[in-house]
Amino acid sequence: MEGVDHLASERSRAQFDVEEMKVVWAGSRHALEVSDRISRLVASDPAFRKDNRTSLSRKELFKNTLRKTAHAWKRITELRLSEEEASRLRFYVDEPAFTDLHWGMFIPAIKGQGTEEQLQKWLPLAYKMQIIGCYAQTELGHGSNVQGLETTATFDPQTDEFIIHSPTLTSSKWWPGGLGKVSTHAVIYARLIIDGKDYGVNGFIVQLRSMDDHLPLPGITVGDIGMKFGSGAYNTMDNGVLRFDHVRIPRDQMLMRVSQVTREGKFVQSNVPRQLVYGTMVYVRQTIVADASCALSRAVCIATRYSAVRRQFGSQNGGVETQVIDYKTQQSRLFPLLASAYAFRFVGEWLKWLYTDVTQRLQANDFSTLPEAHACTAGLKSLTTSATADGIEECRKLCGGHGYLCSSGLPELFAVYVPACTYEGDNIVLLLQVARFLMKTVSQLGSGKKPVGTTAYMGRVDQLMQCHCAVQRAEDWLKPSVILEAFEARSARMSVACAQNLTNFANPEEGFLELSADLTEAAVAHCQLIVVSKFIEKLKQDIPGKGVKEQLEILCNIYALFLLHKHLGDFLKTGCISPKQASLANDQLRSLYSQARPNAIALVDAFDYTDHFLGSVLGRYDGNVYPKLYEEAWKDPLNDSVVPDGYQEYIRPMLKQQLRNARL
Ligand SMILES: CC/C=C\C/C=C\C/C=C\C/C=C\CCCCC(=O)SCCNC(=O)CCNC(=O)[C@H](O)C(C)(C)COP(=O)(O)OP(=O)(O)OC[C@H]1O[C@@H](n2cnc3c(N)ncnc32)[C@H](O)[C@@H]1OP(=O)(O)O
Ligand SMILES: Cc1cc2nc3c(=O)[nH]c(=O)nc-3n(C[C@H](O)[C@H](O)[C@H](O)COP(=O)(O)OP(=O)(O)OC[C@H]3O[C@@H](n4cnc5c(N)ncnc54)[C@H](O)[C@@H]3O)c2cc1C
Repeated sequence: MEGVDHLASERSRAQFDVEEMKVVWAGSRHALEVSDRISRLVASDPAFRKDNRTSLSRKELFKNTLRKTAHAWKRITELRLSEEEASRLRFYVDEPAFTDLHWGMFIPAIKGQGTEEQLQKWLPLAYKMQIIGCYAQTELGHGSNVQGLETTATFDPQTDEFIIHSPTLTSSKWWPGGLGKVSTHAVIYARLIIDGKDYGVNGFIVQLRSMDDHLPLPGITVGDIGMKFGSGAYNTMDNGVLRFDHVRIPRDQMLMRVSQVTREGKFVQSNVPRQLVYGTMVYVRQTIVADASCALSRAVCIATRYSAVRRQFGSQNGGVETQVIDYKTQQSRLFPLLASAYAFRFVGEWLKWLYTDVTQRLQANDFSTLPEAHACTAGLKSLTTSATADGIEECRKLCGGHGYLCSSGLPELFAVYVPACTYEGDNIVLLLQVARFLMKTVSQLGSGKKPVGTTAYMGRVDQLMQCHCAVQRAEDWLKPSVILEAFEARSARMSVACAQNLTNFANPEEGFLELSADLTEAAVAHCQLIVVSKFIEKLKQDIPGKGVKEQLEILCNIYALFLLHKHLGDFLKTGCISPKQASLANDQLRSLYSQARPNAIALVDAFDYTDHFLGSVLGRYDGNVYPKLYEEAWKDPLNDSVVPDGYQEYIRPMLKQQLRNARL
């Protein structure tokens, strides 16, 4: 029934002010106003339709993306949208495109690694999209091992130029988004060679295509690397391959904030740490954490609404069947994901603050917090993207068979999202970076150097190695101090155990390789502690609105106790809690699911997603699922004709053959 809200009774059960929760989710009243206005603007513009994406060929899909990005840019300029509004518009258009890399990596790379003069020259062009750029770091042979990149940038003092060259097949740039067909320019990463000496990997701005006819400039070979996972999905993006044959660029196109090459060919290292060459990755990893909460909340919104609509079993005497959301198994799979979406939102907010803080410190030549910023962005990127990718797939299963239909929105969401576990740093490689940071922290404990920030708890290592969890009744698990102590003790004990095991190896690097699986588990424990503690910190703030804080407390406890349940082996093995306390935590978790149940629909309404953005028949706001599923099926191109194309060639002869055989 059109116009009827099938989820109205669910909404009327909510025990909190949804409008105020929307403000909490958006981050501020202003952010909510902008998001709400821009999402509706996109939803109401037919040029941003996306319901036919999965049935287009690659070429059609790509051209469609070009059309949408051009239309988006037209609207941004016509309406004179601010940077914030423009970025919301691109987000709600919801189609991976070269613009993600132009705004998300090319511009930040120049901003972070360019000198003042370079910013003044390149940024105005990039902001007006008079040039389009990408971030070309990864090569065919090396992605994770950035120090292993092979592209060379050799200084020629005769002409005051760098010669950019791809000496081997494996040195071909491979993967950069926006490179294949669109970018006119790239920030490329190459080994700096001066007078035969290798000064390591640095960034350079290189023009790739003519500004007149878009043809590759002399010495440049460039193209798309081919179809990727899933129909539609990330195939809107032109991930590319790029080779250089002795391409010359002026010396002032090396990004020179971190290191400089003088006219005489002298290499000068600034007083900033060399790791700032990796700065763009820190920035993007931080944005990816915030993005994880968006992708997960979207899947959770679909699965929650559909779970309230879907009924199976349980009817007596012809009465209505049970809503699947009322099954405890459904709740125990769905509600931790709902809680995770909120948890990732808040840790993403905090990470943004941390990134802003470290950036300000760097400007004042204070580099002390850079290692922590690197460890936090790397670790949280890994934790949140892995959980989100798994969570989207779980949401698909929570929707039963219909979740497998493209019209559920979930297959495409998964296909677009899953590379987040790999790009911007493979998740295991990033956890190993966190583990190194933790081992360094533990090794310095006796030196009098006090750990700060997210490792401050390690300063209480003696107490954490011995403490006993105080839980006696299930409700004791609702105390934030109890939860924090259990997570801190688990993390500290796992890190200390790894550090002790490492001392059994004569060569620490060999030990690190041998113990790397344990080390990644210690890193996960540390990162989960950060997420739990930032959720708890958020709840110390003044949060207005009837019942809003209470709901967030329920979600925070679900998130923490779900993790405790999932990683029970860690908690028991390290002796942080007893089996009896584990069982009480489980009892409490069940009770929390019951408390979340009446609020579930309102908690996903608080994400404020339009039906256009969700792109899901199952997740429709009005819950009118079945008629729309039925309607959608008939729109499939296969249903354009009643008898399929191919009947005469293949089906008919087969049937006739069977008939002949039967007669013989
Ligand atoms: C559709 C998407 C939608 C939304 C996303 C939202 C927004 C994002 C916008 C656009 C994104 C869109 C699409 C995705 C695009 C993806 C783009 C890419 O993938 S770009 C390529 C990324 N590549 C990587 O991430 C490579 C991974 N490898 C590395 O980072 C490093 O090499 C390493 C593995 C971390 C380190 O290698 P190594 O062991 O060799 O160590 P080093 O000797 O290099 O390091 C020594 C020293 O430095 C510290 N360190 C390392 N990295 C950093 C850093 N980034 N910052 C600060 N410090 C760093 C390291 O800890 C060591 O410290 P020490 O122990 O000496 O104190
Ligand atoms: C969709 C997509 C978009 C991308 N966009 C860009 C872009 O715009 N620009 C760009 O420059 N790059 C881009 N990339 C490349 C991306 O950053 C790399 O693929 C990523 O960093 C992983 O590196 P790799 O491919 O070399 O993986 P590998 O390092 O080869 O990983 C293969 C396996 O080896 C394991 N492994 C590797 N090293 C270690 C180790 N030290 N210890 C234990 N295990 C290890 C990994 O865990 C993984 O299981 C993109 C990739 C994808 C998929």
